[in-house]
Amino acid sequence: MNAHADPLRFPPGFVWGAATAAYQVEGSPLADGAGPSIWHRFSHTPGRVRDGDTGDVACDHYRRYPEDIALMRSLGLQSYRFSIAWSRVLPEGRGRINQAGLDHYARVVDALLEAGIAPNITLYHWDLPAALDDRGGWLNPDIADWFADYATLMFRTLGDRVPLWSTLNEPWVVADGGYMHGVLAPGHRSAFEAAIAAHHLLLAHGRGVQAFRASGARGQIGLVVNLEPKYPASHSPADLAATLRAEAYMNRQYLDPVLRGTHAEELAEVFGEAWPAPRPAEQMAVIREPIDWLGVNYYTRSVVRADESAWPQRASAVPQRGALHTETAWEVYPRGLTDTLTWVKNRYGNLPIYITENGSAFFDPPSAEVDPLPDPLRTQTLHKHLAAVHAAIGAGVDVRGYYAWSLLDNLEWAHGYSKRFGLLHVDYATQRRTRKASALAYAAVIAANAL
Ligand SMILES: CO[C@H](O)c1c[n+]2c([nH]1)[C@H](O)[C@@H](O)[C@H](O)[C@H]2CO
Repeated sequence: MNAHADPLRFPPGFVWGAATAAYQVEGSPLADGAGPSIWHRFSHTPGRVRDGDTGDVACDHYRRYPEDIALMRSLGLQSYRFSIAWSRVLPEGRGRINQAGLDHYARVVDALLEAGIAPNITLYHWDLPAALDDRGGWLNPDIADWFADYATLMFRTLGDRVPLWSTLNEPWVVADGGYMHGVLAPGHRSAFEAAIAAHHLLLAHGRGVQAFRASGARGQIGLVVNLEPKYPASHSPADLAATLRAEAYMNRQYLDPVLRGTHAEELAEVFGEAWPAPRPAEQMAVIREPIDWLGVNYYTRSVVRADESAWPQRASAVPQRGALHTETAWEVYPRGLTDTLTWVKNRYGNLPIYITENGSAFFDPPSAEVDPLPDPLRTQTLHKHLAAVHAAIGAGVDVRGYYAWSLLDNLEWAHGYSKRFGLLHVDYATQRRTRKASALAYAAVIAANAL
């Protein structure tokens, strides 16, 4: 940043990390007794993932994690957020335990601790065991029990030495992408199913928190949500109402039940006849089981106008021409991160927050000819978002840490390997890792705990 300005100092003990997810980086999806996940099935279904890409190899992180942990250490990372592939440890999702899967993650955790890097485990990052999907998956009310049993197994295995856990990564994306619009696994398109899946995701989250408390595991448990601030395109009543519907649908649909015990009132209008009758009070109480921290994934904002053709929230984003956009067509809008964090504090109270994902995809070449690989736009975008976090902290928001998305270039779901978010470049032909300039910029911030 500007060498002449006073540095933006972060609080002592602020946690600096990077994040990944199992199916996006591990590869070896069926190794050592693992069962298939819905993403193994989805990516092997023609037409579902760009270029027919799959997670069969990905970044080979299942085998190369020691090398990647050494790279994390070289950057000075203090924490690593990663997810457990549920079907590695329970190949059918329930019942039979695959000890080789548990042993793998125990080795990863112990290698991180040996390197002085705190594990931050996500129990569910979208890769549901396919065998559970065969039983209805997130549409089956039994999934809350299945998830609680899986969570209990992980807490019993690693709960003595993992300081941070989260139940779910982005339940909104699971329901909206997997059940409303069908662009993510398992690829369904139904507002009725999306509403059912949303409720069962919330129930599973609450049961997972209860399992954590009952297990006696140390550390803290949270929920990770994606938040995208909505700004009205105009002050017309139609645009203001559309903005509230869009905000309720994405930003309040999960946080209101978990943190306030209520559902956003606009959801009945958004889902229409698909919105179920009020849920039983005892289920709402499970959902509201108190959490220790909230994970916020932030990438962009949207400027919203009324649009009767846009299903289901009857609102659409107004393109922000002239603004910098990433390869995923997301406007770079750092102010939205500050606004989102202060919105959470003002609406839900000042619970501890970790930025569990923030990053940007800009073009990088398939192979890196230089080290570090220049990536000025990603570096600039990183700095601006860290300044936005600093501003939120200055406004009194209890932000405890930041995880860059992502440690590695990886499988960007239905985009395949076409979008690169990594601080570390991955040459998929050779699996060579190369530091990008943004990785060194991030390392400098970590070393100084300042920007
Ligand atoms: C709609 O943006 C979401 O906040 C979001 C963005 N991202 C995510 N959620 C997921 O948690 C990651 O697995 C993605 O790789 C990452 C980059 O696309």
